[in-house]
Amino acid sequence: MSDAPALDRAIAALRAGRTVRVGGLTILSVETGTQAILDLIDPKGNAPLLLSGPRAMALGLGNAHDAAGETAPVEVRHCDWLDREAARALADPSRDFDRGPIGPLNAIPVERPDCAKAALTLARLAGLLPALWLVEDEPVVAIETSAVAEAAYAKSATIVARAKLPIDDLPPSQMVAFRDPASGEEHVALVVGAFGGQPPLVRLHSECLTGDVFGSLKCDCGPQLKEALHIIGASGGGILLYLRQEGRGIGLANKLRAYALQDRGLDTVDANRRLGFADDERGYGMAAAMLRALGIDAVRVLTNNPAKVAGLEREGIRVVERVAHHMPTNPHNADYIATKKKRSGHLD
Ligand SMILES: Nc1nc2c(ncn2[C@@H]2O[C@H](COP(=O)(O)OP(=O)(O)OP(=O)(O)O)[C@@H](O)[C@H]2O)c(=O)[nH]1
Ligand SMILES: [Zn+2]
Repeated sequence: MSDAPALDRAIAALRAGRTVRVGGLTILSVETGTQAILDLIDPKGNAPLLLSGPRAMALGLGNAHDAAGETAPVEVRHCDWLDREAARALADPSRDFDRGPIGPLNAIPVERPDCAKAALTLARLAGLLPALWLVEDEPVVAIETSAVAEAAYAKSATIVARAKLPIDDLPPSQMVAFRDPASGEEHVALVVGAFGGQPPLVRLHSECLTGDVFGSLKCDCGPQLKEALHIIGASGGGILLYLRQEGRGIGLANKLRAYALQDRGLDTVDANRRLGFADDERGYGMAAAMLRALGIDAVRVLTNNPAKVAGLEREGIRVVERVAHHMPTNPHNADYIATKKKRSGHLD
């Protein structure tokens, strides 16, 4: 049974630079843990560092694979040249370009991979870099690994509120707010016009503050959102799920870190990996749960991303058709769109 308040408290503590116990590990974020708190809980400076598999790979630490061949977290043991500043540089890829290599490093496979993965997931849910000190301290908050794992990919949705929302050029619409009781996460759906009998046309849109609100040209999200609503409206009706999965699930600040790495020449996939994240950290359990809560079990999906189709089907929603959703490119996003096709399996 999950525990949403415990998760909220754990996220808040990690963000505030406090210690959190996840299963058998006590962690402190490298990003938010201050010198003062480290001096207090680790006076000799011996605490090892926990890095995610992708970050360990990016640093050239060879043992970041588990038996299944997936990247696995590693523990970097303290050594003379790994002081706190050096550890912060290991955690933060923005420093990769203006320092020489640190090492040799003594990186070992983690003893408790489940706890380590849950701890790193908690960092991601907190919008922080996936790099943690492993400390011995009386933690401020404790949370079970299963509660983190459950919350990471929300799967249940309760309708919280529903109201009419008049929108320019659209048939009468309603906005519906959902909450996942396990994580406390909130997402919304715009139910446009009327659809009866047939599986409705549905767009799963992942939040993109830069594109949706500010009209960034780096991606295609803003125009896609507008066009999706236009297509749904013109067809009589359908649903747009607005999923709060900013930055493919790594959060706004980490997405901006990925953008900064792209300013240095990395593509969108390598930027995510260099930060220590998977290429795409999204799940579609919540989207499926939102559709089910609306009484829908079959859909036509407006997308170029096969992972969305597979994600919905895995969660028990029948996808009767994929409708392509291409937008014209601009000079700023052409490489990004090409990378999604070349490296992330996006369809033409
Ligand atoms: N991490 C990261 N996220 C990005 C980047 N550019 C855009 N995003 C995020 O990527 C997501 C785009 O999602 P969607 O519009 O659902 O697009 P998609 O997965 O490409 O699939 P379709 O548009 O349905 O074909 C949003 O959450 C954006 O914030 C980037 O360079 N790095
Ligand atoms: Zn975008």
